Amino acid sequence: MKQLSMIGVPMDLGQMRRGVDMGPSAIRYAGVLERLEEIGYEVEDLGDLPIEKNSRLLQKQQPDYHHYQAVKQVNEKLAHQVSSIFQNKRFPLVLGGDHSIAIGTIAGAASHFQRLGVIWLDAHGDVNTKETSPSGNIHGMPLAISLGYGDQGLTSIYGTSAKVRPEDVVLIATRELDPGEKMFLKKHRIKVFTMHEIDLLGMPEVMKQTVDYLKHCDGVHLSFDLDSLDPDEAPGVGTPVNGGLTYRESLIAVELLHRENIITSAEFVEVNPILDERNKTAEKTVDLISSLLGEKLL
Ligand SMILES: NC(=[NH2+])NCCC[C@H](N)C(=O)O
Ligand SMILES: [Mn+2]
Ligand SMILES: [Mn+2]
Repeated sequence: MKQLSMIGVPMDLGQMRRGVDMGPSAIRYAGVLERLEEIGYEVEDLGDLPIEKNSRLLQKQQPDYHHYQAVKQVNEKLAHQVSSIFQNKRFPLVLGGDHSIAIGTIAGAASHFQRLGVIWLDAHGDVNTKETSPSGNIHGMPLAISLGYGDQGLTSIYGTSAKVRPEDVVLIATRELDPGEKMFLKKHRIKVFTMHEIDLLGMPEVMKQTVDYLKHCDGVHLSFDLDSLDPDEAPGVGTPVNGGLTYRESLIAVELLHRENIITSAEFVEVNPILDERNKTAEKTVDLISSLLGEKLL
């Protein structure tokens, strides 16, 4: 039987809009456990990581890195958890929370592979550093941090060196980048399939090229930001950007990843139930998780 461990990270401190801390609850409520068991997984739900919810602490901010200490501590814990899930030979599924949790997930996963590839499905690049970030929100920085760029306290979580190499990263569904992020992606020659390429090539071709591009990696982490979908389809996200993926494009993307059997860990982030309509974003998240892990109609 296929074995999977699921962990929730109910944290919204990587950005300034409250609400994504309720993401793990909304995804559980939408039936993720039952759906995975139906596909034949033995699912261990590790519950949620403890997160500081003290409102005084929430008011204290560091202008460059909002809620720096809290974000750092949560990611340190998460990296350990993800690593021990791998040690137990189980598939780690992480439910966010804001996208800053990718720092911990990727750090934990990277320690189990020679070359960890990362597929970053997101409207955004999340490759800001303190110098380029317009907001000081750490959820706009996790990919840069995993590549070894940014605050040393964050880049050195669970291992001092860079966790992934620029040539092992693929961004998909990108459509909003800050000026410094454009420079970063060009400088490091990172593979990006913007919405333009998706319109031009179609999602199946984009996924085919992605899988081919990462074929030298011995593990691949999928970091799925729900704002990659169009806000009409997934309104419950903190930073919506028009012109995104249709539900069907997002489904074929994960279905093809399942067929290629390359994903070794996954996280689904940025679901904000406060902004959602009747939990439809969390319900689509569960559809995406199930399809990634092998759910079939027939
Ligand atoms: N994970 C996300 N939704 N990131 C949005 C980042 C937005 C913007 N680029 C920033 O740095 O603040
Ligand atoms: Mn993101
Ligand atoms: Mn995003």
